[in-house]
Amino acid sequence: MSLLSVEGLGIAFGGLKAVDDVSFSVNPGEIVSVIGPNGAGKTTLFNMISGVYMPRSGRVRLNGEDVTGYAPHLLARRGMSRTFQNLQIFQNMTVLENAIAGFHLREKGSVFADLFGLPGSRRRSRDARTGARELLARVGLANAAELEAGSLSYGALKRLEIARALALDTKVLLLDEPAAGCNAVETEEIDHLIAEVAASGVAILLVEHDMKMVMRISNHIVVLDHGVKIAEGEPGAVSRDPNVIAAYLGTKTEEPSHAHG
Ligand SMILES: Nc1ncnc2c1ncn2[C@@H]1O[C@H](COP(=O)(O)OP(=O)(O)OP(=O)(O)O)[C@@H](O)[C@H]1O
Repeated sequence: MSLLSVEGLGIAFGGLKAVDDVSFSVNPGEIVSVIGPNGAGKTTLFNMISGVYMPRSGRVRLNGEDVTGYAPHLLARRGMSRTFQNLQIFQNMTVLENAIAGFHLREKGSVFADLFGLPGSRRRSRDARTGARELLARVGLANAAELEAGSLSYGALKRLEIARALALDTKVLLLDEPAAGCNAVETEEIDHLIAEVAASGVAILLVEHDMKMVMRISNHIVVLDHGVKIAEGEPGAVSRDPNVIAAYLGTKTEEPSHAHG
């Protein structure tokens, strides 16, 4: 069964159908990318899946369970988490503290227990610290644990954000432009990280403008234009699809095979 399944999802703003009857699914270990020209509805689709917007029609299923419109923290408890286009890192905290924050997001523990250092909370803190160190190693930041996050390169901050999203025992990871603002070397590091996370069995849904990256790492691509799914399939077939080429050429801003060199 698919881990994430989107069925006939739609929403309108005023009279504008921003996303209209879009369906697709993501399996464990699979990297699915959503692409499309500016204004195609990618962010809106992401926001409906991750509980930011309530869809007007359709369903979102997580491991078979209907989670349509569930708030982000309820989705996180069920194994779905996301990163944002703009970094959500605490710049003045250390790298380790940022990673630990990811663990606390999923806890049900009492704030009072934490304040008074009760045994349960001390154990949780210890577990979070150990888990956070493991995640930092996984994203290549083990040696940066004690540094202030603000001193990291942009690419390293992006990896830290992925580490924090993984702290939530994530089975489905939504990545909103993980390579935005990164140089070629940083993009390649993020490529490897995403591939490694997928190889561990996580289902990954990606929105990304860097077409070279999308073509390199995706197993499956969903193409939106004016809110409608106009094509889907493996990268080679999608990049040759006349409807996809026409959609990109129509906007004269991006092209599947050359965009954002
Ligand atoms: N909150 C909102 N209120 C009204 N209209 C909106 C809202 N959010 C998005 N839209 C409109 O919905 C359409 C889809 O926008 P969306 O941001 O999802 O596209 P996108 O594919 O993510 O674009 P980009 O590549 O530029 O980020 C656009 O026409 C946009 O103007």
